[in-house]
Amino acid sequence: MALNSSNLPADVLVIFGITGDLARKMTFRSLYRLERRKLLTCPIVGVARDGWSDDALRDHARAAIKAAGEPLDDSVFARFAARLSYVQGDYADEETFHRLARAVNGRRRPVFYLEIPPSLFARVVGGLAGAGLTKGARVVVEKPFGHDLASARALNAELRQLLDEDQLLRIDHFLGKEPAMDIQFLRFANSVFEPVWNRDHISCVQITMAEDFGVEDRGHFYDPVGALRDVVQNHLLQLLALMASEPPSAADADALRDRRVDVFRAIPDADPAHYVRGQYQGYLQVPGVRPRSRTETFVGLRLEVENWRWSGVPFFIRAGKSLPERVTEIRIVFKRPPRLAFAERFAPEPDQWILRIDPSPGVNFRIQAKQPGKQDTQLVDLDLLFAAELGEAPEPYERLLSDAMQGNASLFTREDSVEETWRIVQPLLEAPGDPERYPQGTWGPAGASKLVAGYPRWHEPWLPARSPD
Ligand SMILES: NC(=O)C1=CN([C@@H]2O[C@H](COP(=O)(O)OP(=O)(O)OC[C@H]3O[C@@H](n4cnc5c(N)ncnc54)[C@H](OP(=O)(O)O)[C@@H]3O)[C@@H](O)[C@H]2O)C=CC1
Ligand SMILES: O=C1O[C@H](COP(=O)(O)O)[C@@H](O)[C@H](O)[C@H]1O
Repeated sequence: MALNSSNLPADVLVIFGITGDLARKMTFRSLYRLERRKLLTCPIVGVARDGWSDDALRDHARAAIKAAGEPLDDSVFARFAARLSYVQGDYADEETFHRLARAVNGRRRPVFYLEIPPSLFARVVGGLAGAGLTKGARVVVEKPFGHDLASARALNAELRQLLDEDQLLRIDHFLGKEPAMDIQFLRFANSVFEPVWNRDHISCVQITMAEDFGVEDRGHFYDPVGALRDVVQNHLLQLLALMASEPPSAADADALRDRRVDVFRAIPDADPAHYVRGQYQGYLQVPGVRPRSRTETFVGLRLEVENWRWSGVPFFIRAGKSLPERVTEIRIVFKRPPRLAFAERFAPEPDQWILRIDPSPGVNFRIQAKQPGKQDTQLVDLDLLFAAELGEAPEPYERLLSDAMQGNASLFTREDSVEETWRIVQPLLEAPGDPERYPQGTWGPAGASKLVAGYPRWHEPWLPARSPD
């Protein structure tokens, strides 16, 4: 990926919120994996409120990496631990940033990773600016970026007073998933797909993100948010854009992001008449959930992409918790073939192209083949599991943190993209209504199937083969 002169590798990584949950579950493990692949080149400074010593941080890192299930090699960990140091301080206190400035003295290209509550983003960036630390820096911010269109605009405006857009890297970890990146490779590196990737050949697109677990211990976080904000405005719209975009004409970050934003601009505001909300039974008993909460744990919606490639092809999205399986897939349903004069049965199911993002990423082309001994067809799978065929891929945070340190912004969301995606879902936020209850372990409320009326039904997702018990 092309880098310009201002995008040189970081000479220090500073992590705000190093004592938090995301750091414990994800960050240490990802950084350790980068160390193992010899892709870490700079010191790492953690900043948080607790009075930890450098050694306490190292002990915490070791425990977190192990708890995340990563096999630990002592020599790799020793290299990693030697990079770690800790600065204690409250983000409300200006002195914290001066202490940090002394700790990173002489470093010219810091990357600041803000894995902290979003309400603190502006305060921390203000503190960094006040201590003279933003020049030459890049700032990575976690999700969520805003709560609706107005708050996303306000946050952009606040941060942009202190940083240029190319200094600001907004995380959407789905963009760091290897199969999401694969969409463009599969589409544009194979000349077989492009001629059929349009409204002349495709009947509809179905995107499913199903989780077979509930809100668990995240009630306080989830209840003010709900499924639409949690995974649709960000992750699933980014997948949709990758699937629907035109080929980028260059490799720089903006060329790639421009094509995704083109798709968002072509999507009219979502129509509440094509929107279904569900809540799983038992959600109200989750600690942290408000009594009589109307927050949705399931959404189904229909979007259109009004351009020459896609006009008339509905994009159906469903996402939910406490569904029967954990699976995220994009399914392209092609148009039905015409009547086959030589076959016994003349209503073959349309072909489908399925990209599974999680778990066990892969691609499956479901086509019709002749049934042996019969004048009839049946759907068969031409499938490929990426890991088995191509080897293990880096984890999303490994990829994103490495890109942030290298100065490659292509997998981070830009200001216009964030605002466009909020604009698309905004009418749904304004007309929430009561969610339909659904039993746990089912495919959501009945309304979800009405949403696709007139189009192929929701297909059972393509699931990874289960090993026999
Ligand atoms: N946890 C997860 O699975 C995911 C989280 N995220 C996002 O990551 C971000 C962090 O989430 P998470 O790790 O869960 O949050 P936590 O509440 O677990 O951690 C927040 C961190 O910020 C520190 N902090 C908060 N306020 C201050 C302050 N005033 N001064 C100094 N330090 C402070 C905390 O330190 P202290 O412990 O001292 O309070 C802690 O280190 C959020 O934006 C969240 O939306 C995104 C995806 C998944
Ligand atoms: O951002 C989020 O994503 C997770 C799902 O991500 P995955 O990579 O584990 O599939 C989701 O469970 C969570 O609610 C949401 O905040």
